[in-house]
Amino acid sequence: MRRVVVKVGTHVLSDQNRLCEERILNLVEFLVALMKSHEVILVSSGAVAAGYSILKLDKKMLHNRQAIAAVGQPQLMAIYNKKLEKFGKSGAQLLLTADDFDSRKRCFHAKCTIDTLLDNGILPIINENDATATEELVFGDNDQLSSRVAYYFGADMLILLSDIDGYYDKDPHKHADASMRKIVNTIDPTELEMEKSTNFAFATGGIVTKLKAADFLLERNKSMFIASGFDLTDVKSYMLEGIHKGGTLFTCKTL
Ligand SMILES: Nc1ncnc2c1ncn2[C@@H]1O[C@H](COP(=O)(O)OP(=O)(O)O)[C@@H](O)[C@H]1O
Ligand SMILES: N[C@@H](CCC(=O)OP(=O)(O)O)C(=O)O
Repeated sequence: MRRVVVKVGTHVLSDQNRLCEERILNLVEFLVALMKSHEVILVSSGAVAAGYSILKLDKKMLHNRQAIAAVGQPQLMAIYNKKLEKFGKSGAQLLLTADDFDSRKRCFHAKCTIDTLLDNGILPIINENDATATEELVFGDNDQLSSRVAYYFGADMLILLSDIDGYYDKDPHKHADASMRKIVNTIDPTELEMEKSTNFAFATGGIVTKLKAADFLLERNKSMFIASGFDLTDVKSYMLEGIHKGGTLFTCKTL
């Protein structure tokens, strides 16, 4: 079976400072359908958004953010497992940091854990270990973490489910005439220097971290697909029916 990593961002998972259970249920329903044809690994943000409804500290301070994430992570996992249970499935939590990928031994053990979980029909759910991710080591955004997960844990493709339905020639929230790029084969270095441009207070990524993730994967002959996480129609068409209607595919292969 082909292995695929699905990453979902904070904005998609939350609504007005709290997790949006309906959207998480739709996501889980899609993941369970995908698990019939693929080995699926989920990278999920949302710990800070979940924790903030319980612990309202100033999120700009690193230690506060870490504490909020520590409160929110078990809440996030509880919701995932509640939804997965409806489909007879279970999730497992892995919290990783950038330096886990620098250590061949730790990376090997994480991969073995994931292989065993997948062999047993469990959905691995990965987030950054915010409490130990110090300033020098932090990915800070799950876009780049998920590109490492895809590459080091043997996936062919990374799917980013975002608050935007694809990659445009300019920010579609600022330019009404922006048009979506359906297939991207190379990324120009200037594209990686755009302003951060995240569209949501709890999110840390933005379009540039998504492009950096794509750049990392394209250099290693892997693909990435960006589609909307609010409306799963495009990702379902592409992944479940093999039809590329909407969303942006980053691939080195010419189709
Ligand atoms: N060229 C672009 N194409 C698509 N989105 C862009 C572009 N430039 C800036 N953006 C912004 O990046 C946002 C996506 O990043 P972010 O809000 O961090 O998403 P997520 O929470 O899903 O990870 C979009 O909503 C959009 O406002
Ligand atoms: N580890 C953090 C991730 C924050 C983050 O990267 O958010 P996003 O840019 O929406 O993917 C959390 O769980 O809140």
